[in-house]
Amino acid sequence: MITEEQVLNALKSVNEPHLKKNLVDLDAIEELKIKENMVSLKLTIAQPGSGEQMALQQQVVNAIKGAGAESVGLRFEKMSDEELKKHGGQATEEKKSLLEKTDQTTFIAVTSGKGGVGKSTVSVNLATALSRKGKKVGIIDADIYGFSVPDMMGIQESLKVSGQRIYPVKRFGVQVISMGFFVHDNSPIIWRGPMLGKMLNNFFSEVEWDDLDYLILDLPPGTGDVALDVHDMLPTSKEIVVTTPHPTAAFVAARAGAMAIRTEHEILGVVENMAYFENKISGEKEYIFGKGGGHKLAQDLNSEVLAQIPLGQPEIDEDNFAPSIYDENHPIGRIYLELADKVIGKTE
Ligand SMILES: Nc1ncnc2c1ncn2[C@@H]1O[C@H](COP(=O)(O)OP(=O)(O)OP(=O)(O)O)[C@@H](O)[C@H]1O
Repeated sequence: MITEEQVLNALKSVNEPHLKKNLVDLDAIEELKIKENMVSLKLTIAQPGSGEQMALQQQVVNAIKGAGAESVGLRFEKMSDEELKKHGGQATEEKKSLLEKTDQTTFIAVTSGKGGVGKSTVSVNLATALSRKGKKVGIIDADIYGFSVPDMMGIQESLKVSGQRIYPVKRFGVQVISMGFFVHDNSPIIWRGPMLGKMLNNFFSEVEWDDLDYLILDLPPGTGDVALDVHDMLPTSKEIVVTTPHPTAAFVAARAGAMAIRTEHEILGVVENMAYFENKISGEKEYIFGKGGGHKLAQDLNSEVLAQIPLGQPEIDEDNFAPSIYDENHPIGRIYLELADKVIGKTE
């Protein structure tokens, strides 16, 4: 049967990955039990739960089995800050979740009553416009049923993962996290309620955001699970409701807005998208999708229309391809800059 001495000898050959000293010299063995050639161990290490732990786990098991044990059970605990310092490590500061930094970051949820009204287009262009105004901006594409932000912004790469941390992709100065980064080959996903909230929560706590003045949330349309989760999670979030100018669309959007009011979220205002088409020759506005929806919605929500965005496509820039981002000199790009100004004015 394997002896305690043999186990300790084996552990002398394994270095704690963070502190680069062997486990015995570190006093990392909190508990050691041997029963019928089965070893169970409790170790204190610098960063339990990290990729480092996974690597260490394997080394410890190999070393002890190499010394003759049949099986090895392991538990890990975090080393105290005093112990860490004693061995030349640095006390690890608990990273604050973004949710605890509401004093620094304004959360803006972009919602709509139904799909296809341009909610994602408004989200990405507002984020880009705020960044063009010198603000530090992030966007979370939480529209799990139709994540489109990476494509819209012309993002080719995926995010970087290091250990447990996730780093957003930067595009037009905007830090981007999308559900799309976590789904491969575009396979449809069925997300269940709690799973959605968990995923979103991870975006707030596990993602290594740079400082943020604004975090834009592109929510799924309607008043579903995710919208509800966000309302609960972000009590201080502000909202922009997107609608088309058709009065019926505005009526549906009012429901999304009504939830904001019920949960005491401040509504910054309404964006009326596809508001009109400007005839290039006559310069006249043609109200293809109806008229008045934005104002009706704003009235219902006791709010205001922040912008009316006409129909129009961005110009395609082959060198900097982003199919849905309007250039800052494009007439619609300028409207988004005005929208950004209004948002800044209302939130600072
Ligand atoms: N002002 C506009 N002029 C022309 N096309 C627009 C405008 N706004 C949005 N679109 C187009 O309308 C389509 C729907 O837009 P978008 O995906 O932003 O809507 P959405 O409300 O986010 O939809 P979903 O919730 O279904 O993802 C896209 O093809 C987009 O390029």
